[in-house]
Amino acid sequence: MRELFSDLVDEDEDEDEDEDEDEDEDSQGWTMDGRCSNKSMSIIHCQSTATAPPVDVNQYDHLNPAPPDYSSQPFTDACTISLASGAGGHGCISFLREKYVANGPANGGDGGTGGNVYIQAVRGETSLNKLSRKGILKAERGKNGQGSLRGGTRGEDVLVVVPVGTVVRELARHDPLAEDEAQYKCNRGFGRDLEDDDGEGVDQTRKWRRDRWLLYPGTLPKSFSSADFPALPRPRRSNLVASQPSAPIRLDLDKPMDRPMLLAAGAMGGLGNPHFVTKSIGRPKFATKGEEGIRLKLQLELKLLADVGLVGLPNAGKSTLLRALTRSRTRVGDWAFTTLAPSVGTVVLDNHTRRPAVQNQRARQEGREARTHFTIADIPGLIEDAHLDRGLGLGFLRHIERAAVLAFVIDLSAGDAVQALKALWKEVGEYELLRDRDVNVESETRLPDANGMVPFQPFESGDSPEIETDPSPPQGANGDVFEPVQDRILPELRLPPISSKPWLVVATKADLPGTQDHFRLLQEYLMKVQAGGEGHPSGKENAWRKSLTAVPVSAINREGVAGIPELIVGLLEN
Ligand SMILES: Nc1nc2c(ncn2[C@@H]2O[C@H](COP(=O)(O)OP(=O)(O)OP(=O)(O)O)[C@@H](O)[C@H]2O)c(=O)[nH]1
Ligand SMILES: [Mg+2]
Repeated sequence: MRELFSDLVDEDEDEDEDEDEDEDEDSQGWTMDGRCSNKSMSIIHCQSTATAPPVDVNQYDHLNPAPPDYSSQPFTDACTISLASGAGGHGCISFLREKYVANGPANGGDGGTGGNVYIQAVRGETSLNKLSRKGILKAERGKNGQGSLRGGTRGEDVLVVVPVGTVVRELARHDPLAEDEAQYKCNRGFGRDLEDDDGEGVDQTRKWRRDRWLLYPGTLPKSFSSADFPALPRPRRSNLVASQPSAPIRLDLDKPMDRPMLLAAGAMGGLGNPHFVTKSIGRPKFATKGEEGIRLKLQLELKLLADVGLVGLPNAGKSTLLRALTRSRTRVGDWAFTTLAPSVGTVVLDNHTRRPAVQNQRARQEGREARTHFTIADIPGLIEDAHLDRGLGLGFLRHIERAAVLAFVIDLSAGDAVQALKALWKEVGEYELLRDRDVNVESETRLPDANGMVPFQPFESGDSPEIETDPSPPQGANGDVFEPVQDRILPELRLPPISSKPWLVVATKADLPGTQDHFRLLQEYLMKVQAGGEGHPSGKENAWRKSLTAVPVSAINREGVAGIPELIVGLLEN
């Protein structure tokens, strides 16, 4: 039904073959909304427009669509965001006052706790675009305490929703409480009497200490310098801190999470004036301010999680193949770099009958449930020397590095297919080199040397080398509800070598004349590689070469594609 609707619109836009969408829509009287979000509305519109041309429904082709037949959503697969947990509310200075009690006891409430920051990976989210536009996310501050011992309410939490497959790395952290705690330890209590000492350092400490206090409303600012404050209580942290991941945060959110995971707990509120009642000060006219929240700078990187990754040169026919195998609507065009953002399609094997169309012998023997679907990721095309940042570069290969199977899509009409396959493997190898270099930079250069020194890193000041080298799991997390996710802290992102993955070749455009020879040479080459007569195209010794297959297809005519799901399931399961 949906196809039919999009068909009606596509047909209409086909008429004047104008690539400029806006102009196209104006001249036809279509609205963007009508086309993209509410197809049925566009049909009503079509019927009511006298000048609308007649529509031939049969001309629409899912595999060879007209250029405007795509829905492009902004896609971001890496971004940096800043998060801040909520500050605590201030304590209250108040006294009981009622009939016959003119000067009652202190009854100021404590400040509320600040909001927490959580993260959750969910299905349905496909891009980090929204987060990258927000940039900064702050949890709400706790409310101030009030009279009659009423505590302030908690601040609102913030939930960072990310797509499944996001890798989170901490770049920088500012924890004001850590500084306070250090100072507390150093002074053995902020309020220790430092009056006897004289000198500038002491004055600075006192000044800093006084910033933490609130005085009774109406008190003149100069009273701050003359007021006699008691010992400032020990800096307090919320109990939730125990379930925070240890610093630096490194998470691999590769599964949908049924509940959010805490990233930064809100700060504690200040103490109301009843906390400071002593024998000598019966009616304290001061309370403490709430603590400051933690600020984090995180790097988010989305690595799509698909079972199969399509790798091919631009214009090879990857997107057409994805369309032929799935109901994907990725853009197809007769020019290089039609696809600019990765997309994932799902191949449904059971046709919703709960009886898998593709029977897997091994799964049946092992008593496992047969696979009902698998996913395929289509990424922008690679060109030769993409590792030198030609074309769109190698960055998009990160989306297929987690795929279990690689499908190399080779255009048989574009010349030597063997050469094309070797060129693709070369780029994949280069990507792997770059990736490993990155991992080494992260994991090795920060290890302290024999003298306990850590090499200087000018552009990554936020990373704490001391903490980076600590691979132990977070303390106090045992038995906590978030434990399963916390366990997935990334000590080092070590992925298996790409050449060890099972792979196959899909030779497309086999319907075009003169492609048979190219396919024959390709098949001969693969047979030689499998037999060990030729080196693996990746150049690696222990690369996968169990059963190398090349499938000739004409994706545009949906010919030869029927056997691909079975082949892929075989590679995925075995
Ligand atoms: N004759 C023929 N043409 C095909 C076949 N598959 C794809 N094409 C055409 O090849 C062109 C490129 O197809 P795409 O699917 O956009 O290629 P792509 O690999 O996704 O290209 P990029 O996204 O730019 O990397 C389109 O004009 C398709 O119609 C095929 O099997 N036979
Ligand atoms: Mg494409």
